[in-house]
Amino acid sequence: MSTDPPPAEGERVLLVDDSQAISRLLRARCQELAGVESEMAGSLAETRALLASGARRFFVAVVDLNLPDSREGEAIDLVRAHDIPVIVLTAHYDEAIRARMLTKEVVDYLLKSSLHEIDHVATLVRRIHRNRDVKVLVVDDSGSFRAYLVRLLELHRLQVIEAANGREALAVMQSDPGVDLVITDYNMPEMDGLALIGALRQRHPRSELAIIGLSEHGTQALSARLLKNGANDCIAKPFLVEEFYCRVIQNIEQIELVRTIRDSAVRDYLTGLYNRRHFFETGETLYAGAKRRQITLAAVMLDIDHFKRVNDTYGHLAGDRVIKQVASLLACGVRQADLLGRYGGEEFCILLTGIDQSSLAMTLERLRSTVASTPIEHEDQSLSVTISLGATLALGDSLQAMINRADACLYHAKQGGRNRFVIDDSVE
Ligand SMILES: Nc1nc2c(ncn2[C@@H]2O[C@H](COP(=O)(O)OP(=O)(O)OP(=O)(O)O)[C@@H](O)[C@H]2O)c(=O)[nH]1
Repeated sequence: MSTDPPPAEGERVLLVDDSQAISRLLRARCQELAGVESEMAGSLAETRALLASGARRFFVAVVDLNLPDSREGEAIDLVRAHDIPVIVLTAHYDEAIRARMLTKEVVDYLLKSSLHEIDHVATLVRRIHRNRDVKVLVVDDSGSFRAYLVRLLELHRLQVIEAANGREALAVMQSDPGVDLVITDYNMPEMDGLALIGALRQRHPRSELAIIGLSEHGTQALSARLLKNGANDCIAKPFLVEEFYCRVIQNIEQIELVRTIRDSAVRDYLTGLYNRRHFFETGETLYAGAKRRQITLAAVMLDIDHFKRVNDTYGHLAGDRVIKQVASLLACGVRQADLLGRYGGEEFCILLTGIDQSSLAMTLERLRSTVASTPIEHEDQSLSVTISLGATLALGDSLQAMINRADACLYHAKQGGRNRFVIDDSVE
């Protein structure tokens, strides 16, 4: 949940505003902050034509409340009728506008008074974009209230799962480890909210799973108990929709922030692959398991050929682009259970588990040919690079010794002419 997922094919932001200046600014900020493309419409008529054409799919729309041909928010209704979440921009705010916006079930309504607000809108667009990877479990024995919460959350494009009481919720959490946020009522049969939160906290710390407890107005003592029992936050019912969304977003972002910090300690900033330290930490566990259970483990070292020339010819930015692209080709080319890391510079290391000599050779050949045959686009140029690989299946005395052996094979592959692999049996 910590990094922006790539947009699904064709998924864009729909910007509806008669001010081209505002739409352009928003388009630029949505691209910068959320990495998403936008499509602009200057009127209700243009919006209708764009939606009718079906040429684009939109995951969110930012709609100006007042357009020359849409004085009563008709553009909002049109976009909502296409089941697209809407963020409304308004030039001014009053209670009547707020009430109207709530009935239209919009994501939020924001004043377009300053540049700061434009950034606020783009941040909200990024939130909605990321929400499709965020899973929320709603726990309440009242079917109608649960349905209401689910509707609110789905309006923000969150994935929602339901449970009718604490016991059901625990079963869901066991079968689905991907839940990021639990919203639970207190008063429920079988297992109440307090007991549920206590049970969840035995397995999921506050920094990894956010829990919002629901209490009733006038029951401050209960709110305190929910928090003391492990809830990250509490909302008293009945609540304002705006408060609900603010708290949900804040809690999700808190969890994401912790994940980002954790990730940055174990991942390489350029490629997103594991860094060398984490590779060795996790690698030692794989190595010990292989030694103990006598299962095979292959260590692979690989290096981009003549990489210095790429930097010298096309510049360091192009070099970085090449490293990133090779990293993502490698990530796609190994299995989930394998361990891939950036060793340093243009060198990568892989530990492959449960593999024999012939499948190791096939894997190395596949990685080599994939990199060699995939062009890398950089500023109107198409570059191509090759890699050399060295590998060993000999467990030896330590992981470091295995890596050294693989590195010696890599050296032989380079000596042999590059764009090839060497497995240590062939050099001994
Ligand atoms: N752009 C970029 N360059 C890097 C990075 N890390 C290391 N390099 C460069 O990678 C180059 C590695 O060059 P060498 O070790 O001489 O190897 P090579 O040119 O790939 O030649 P062979 O390995 O013998 O095929 C050096 O020029 C480093 O400055 C990085 O993160 N980004």
